[in-house]
Amino acid sequence: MIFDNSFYKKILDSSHDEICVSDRNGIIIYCNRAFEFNYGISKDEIIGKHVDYLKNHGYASESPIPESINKKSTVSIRQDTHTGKTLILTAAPVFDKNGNIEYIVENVRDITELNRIKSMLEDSQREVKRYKSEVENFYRTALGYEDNIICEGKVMGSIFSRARQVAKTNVNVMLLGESGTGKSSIAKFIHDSSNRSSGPFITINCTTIPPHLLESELFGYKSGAFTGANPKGKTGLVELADGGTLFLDEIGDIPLSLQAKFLQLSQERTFIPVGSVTPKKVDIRIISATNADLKSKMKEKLFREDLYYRLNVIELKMPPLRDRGENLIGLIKYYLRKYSIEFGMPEKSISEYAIEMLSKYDYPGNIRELQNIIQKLVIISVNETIDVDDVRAVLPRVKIDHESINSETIFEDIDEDNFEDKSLDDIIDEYEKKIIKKYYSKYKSSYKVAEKLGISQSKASRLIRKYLK
Ligand SMILES: Nc1ncnc2c1ncn2[C@@H]1O[C@H](COP(=O)(O)OP(=O)(O)OP(=O)(O)O)[C@@H](O)[C@H]1O
Repeated sequence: MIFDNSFYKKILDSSHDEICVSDRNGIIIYCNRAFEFNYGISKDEIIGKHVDYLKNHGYASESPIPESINKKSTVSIRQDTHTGKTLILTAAPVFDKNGNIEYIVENVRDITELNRIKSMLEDSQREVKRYKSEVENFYRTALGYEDNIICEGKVMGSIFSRARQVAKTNVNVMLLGESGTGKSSIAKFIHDSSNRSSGPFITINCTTIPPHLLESELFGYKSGAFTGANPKGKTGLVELADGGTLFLDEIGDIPLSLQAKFLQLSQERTFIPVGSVTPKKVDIRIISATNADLKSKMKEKLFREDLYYRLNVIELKMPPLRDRGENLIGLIKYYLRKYSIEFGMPEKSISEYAIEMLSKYDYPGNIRELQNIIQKLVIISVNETIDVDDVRAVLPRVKIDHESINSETIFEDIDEDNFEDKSLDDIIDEYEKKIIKKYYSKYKSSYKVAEKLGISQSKASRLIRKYLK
């Protein structure tokens, strides 16, 4: 095949990318049709002119050809044209046998469309981000996710909506509930949802401060109050809570000797530091919490009744985890996600049966114990989905009962009077068939039937084929 000039000309003119050739002085000696399209200028007008003509007459920004001539090397730049295009130009020198530049060949790619697609993609990514955050907000408020707090489910939903209401007021709140049910968390939630949220949130756990230091730690002391005291005096925790919330954890353990001081604090918002006679005023809301039975402590005269009623204006009972229904499922999923992220693992999912099994456990340590269990599950499970075997490894005594499948429902229509004519194998087959039929119609997969009956999956498949197919 002979390739003559018209062949090459046709090919070059059909190229979507522009091609432009200049001599060693930057004078344009060739350009293809795409050139005309990019700059809106005819070949006749440009050929014979210096490349800077385009820049000097406002057709385009800088050309890479002069720099390529100077450097004797390939130069690429981005160029904007008066027709609104964005181009990437690469100018490459062609040398003669003496190493002198003969021509500069410039090829030009129009990236206007690419830029448009890129900016569309960026717009869409921004949109997706916005929708994602809207969905997350919706998820939080509608489904009960409050930052790190899961209030999903009817029981917890109503407790948190009461807490939100209470937060708007300044009344004292008493939180009751077993250890690990989230009393501290809801106390912080009330503080954060109140107009005191920018003020301090001070927690005092009466059991962690030695009894002989309790009064001075809580109420502070005046200079020279006692031997060994700081000569400048000390500000107590109660005063540090000024403008915010004072959270008294384990309120049932406040010694009787200090209860009068707390009564004064809760009634008048005043207190007297150790060694002083002048009361100090503080602006605080008091939230208290206890796991103890304060009513029987009152009966035994270990807790002052007047203090109890001052602190317990609104009472919120945190139910144990075993009584929370859907909230437990929300917490399981939340902690799975949290620990998967924390341990740098892909997010694990959990099977329905594993959830069922976790729901059967009674969690004496409440959420703290659940956290511990989920951490173990995330670590030990080798599959993406946590299943009953994993739960069994962590909670060996918990079993899934077979709900409505029991011997009565399985065998109700077996006619035992007809057994006389049958062999033992036939009778066993008859029972086996009933069992397989019942389980298969409930669980619909050989895998689950095998799991429920504690047999291998191949045995379950064989029995299903034998009796049902
Ligand atoms: N609604 C919730 N959603 C998610 N995590 C929670 C929730 N409530 C509590 N937690 C978590 O459970 C753990 C125990 O909660 P918290 O310390 O508030 O319980 P508590 O009742 O104050 O316990 P204790 O009586 O032992 O002081 C904490 O790690 C907390 O973050």
